[in-house]
Amino acid sequence: MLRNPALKTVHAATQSFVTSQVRNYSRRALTTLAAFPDLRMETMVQTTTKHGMDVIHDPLLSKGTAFSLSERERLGIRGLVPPRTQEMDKQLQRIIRNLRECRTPLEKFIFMTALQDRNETLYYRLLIDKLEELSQIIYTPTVGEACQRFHSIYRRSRGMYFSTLDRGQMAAMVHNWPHDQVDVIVVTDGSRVLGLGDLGANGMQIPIGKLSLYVAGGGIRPTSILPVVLDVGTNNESLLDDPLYLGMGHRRLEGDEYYSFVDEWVHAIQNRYPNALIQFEDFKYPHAYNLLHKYQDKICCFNDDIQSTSAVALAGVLAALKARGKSIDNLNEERIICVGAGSAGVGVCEGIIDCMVEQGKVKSREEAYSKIWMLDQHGLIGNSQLGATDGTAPAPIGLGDRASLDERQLCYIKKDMKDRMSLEEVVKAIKPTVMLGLSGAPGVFTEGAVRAMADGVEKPVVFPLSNPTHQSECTAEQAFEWTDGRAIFASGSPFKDVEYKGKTCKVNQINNAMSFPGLGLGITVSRSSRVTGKMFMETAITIANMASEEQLKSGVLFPGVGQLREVSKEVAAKVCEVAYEQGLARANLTPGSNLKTVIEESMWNPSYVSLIRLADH
Ligand SMILES: O=C([O-])CC(=O)C(=O)O
Ligand SMILES: [Mg+2]
Repeated sequence: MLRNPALKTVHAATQSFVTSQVRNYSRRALTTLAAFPDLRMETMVQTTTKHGMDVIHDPLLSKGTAFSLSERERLGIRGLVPPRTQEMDKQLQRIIRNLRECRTPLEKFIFMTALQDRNETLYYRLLIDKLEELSQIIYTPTVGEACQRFHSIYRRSRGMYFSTLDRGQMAAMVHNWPHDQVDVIVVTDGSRVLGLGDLGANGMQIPIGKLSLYVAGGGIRPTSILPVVLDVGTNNESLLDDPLYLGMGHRRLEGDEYYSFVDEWVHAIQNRYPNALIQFEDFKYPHAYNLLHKYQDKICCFNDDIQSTSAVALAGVLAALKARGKSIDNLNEERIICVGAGSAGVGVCEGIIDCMVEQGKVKSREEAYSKIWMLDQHGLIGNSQLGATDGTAPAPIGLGDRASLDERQLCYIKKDMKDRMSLEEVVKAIKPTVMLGLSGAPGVFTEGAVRAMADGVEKPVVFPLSNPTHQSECTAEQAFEWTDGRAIFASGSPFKDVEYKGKTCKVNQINNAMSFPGLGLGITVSRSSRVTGKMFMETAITIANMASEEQLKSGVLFPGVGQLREVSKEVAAKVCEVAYEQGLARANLTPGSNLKTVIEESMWNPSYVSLIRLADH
């Protein structure tokens, strides 16, 4: 009788969980196990038809120096690795020592990528163990620099590229991906990478980084993720002029050509992976919205910058209300300024509006809009008939042409205020309680504006959310200095806590990373057919309620990235519940007491499993 925990879990859990667990532990593998008496029966096993160098060079199979002697025998690699078998803890010691010798964050990025390319198990073990530190390397902010330099630091391929050369071929091309099971796809067209603008095919590092967090923070299996770039060209002149650039050397497709390109890709992907969750990432405005609206009711997809950013920003605002000793149900009492009218800015504000409407303390959606003052790169979206203020409008921030505001942005128009008022003028006029930055315009939260805000409110909520660090609307030091240490502060990219007049002022990070791994986990476990607005709203409330009273008092709004796996479990459980409530779940799970256990058990955890070679056939 086999005493394999994989089998035990299989009997204990649900169908979807079973499917994911059994994937690598086929009946055949378990039967085969009997033929290898040296294997401890408690050990998980993985089968492969590969042997020799092919095993050593496959990052999903390789254990580096950790292959046991009998494994070396079985897999035909005896003599191909140094003689001493070293367990993972020794490997980690060596890796960490080498990592510490890297001088810059970009060197660390290259080092981590090389590790991922050699040995994914070790890569994810290290990432999980040092999530707070290393998420800043493989993700925001260093990933931004890695995108800018992608064509110069390129080493080895990862993910899939679909370019204008591939039109008409995508349905066949998707079969080049080596894995039959894909749970999560992150796709970008590189048109607005973080706050860095159009980086074309260089944007590939973003899907790779996001998916590393899906695995490390959300427990998705590394074999079940697919990073994708849709290379529809770039309008970035310096990339177009650079002979080392790796993407298509033409300008971006626009209009119908663009949308039919994306459509071909969506159909191709759906054909091979009908159940995969698709995350649209870093698409510029308004494409981001148009694609979301086109596909959100047809397939299982969402836009990270619009919806996940919105969920975490809403969580931050709600937690800030608690930190001020108020109830989270009184969002309507806030006066909110949002600088940035692109996909993230509009997305965040829509999430806040939805929440106000849901709380039922505003009479109408219009009333909710009246609580938010939105500025684009020219200043307040106000009434041009009252005249435009020339004043100190923020620097151009690439949010599109002011003249072409669409109805989504025009909902925020303030008919009783002059058009294009500067941030400081708006602050003085309306005395905001919350200031959100989603502009990609560094320094746009000026000293005058933040000081004026601090004059009118005891605990000003200052959230410069643009990424990476140098695109932030203000720094943490500035926010605390200009508010005399009273700000409730969160930024999109990490900043260190600030010592101000003998007090430690807490910095929070509001990054969509707190939301998407848990969402993906919840969608995968419930096998939900769609992603819904309610899932994001519940995610926001879940995250907003995670900090203790003590933490809130000290200015901590919710757990940091270091606790991402814990956050993801909570978010996933909520997303599962909503999927069942809304009749979208297809997994045979009963929501209730064991939901969290099922979620926890379904999370992949990097550890070496015994490899067994199956004969080719
Ligand atoms: O990637 C990040 O850090 C957050 C995000 O989606 C963005 O800024 O576009
Ligand atoms: Mg993004």
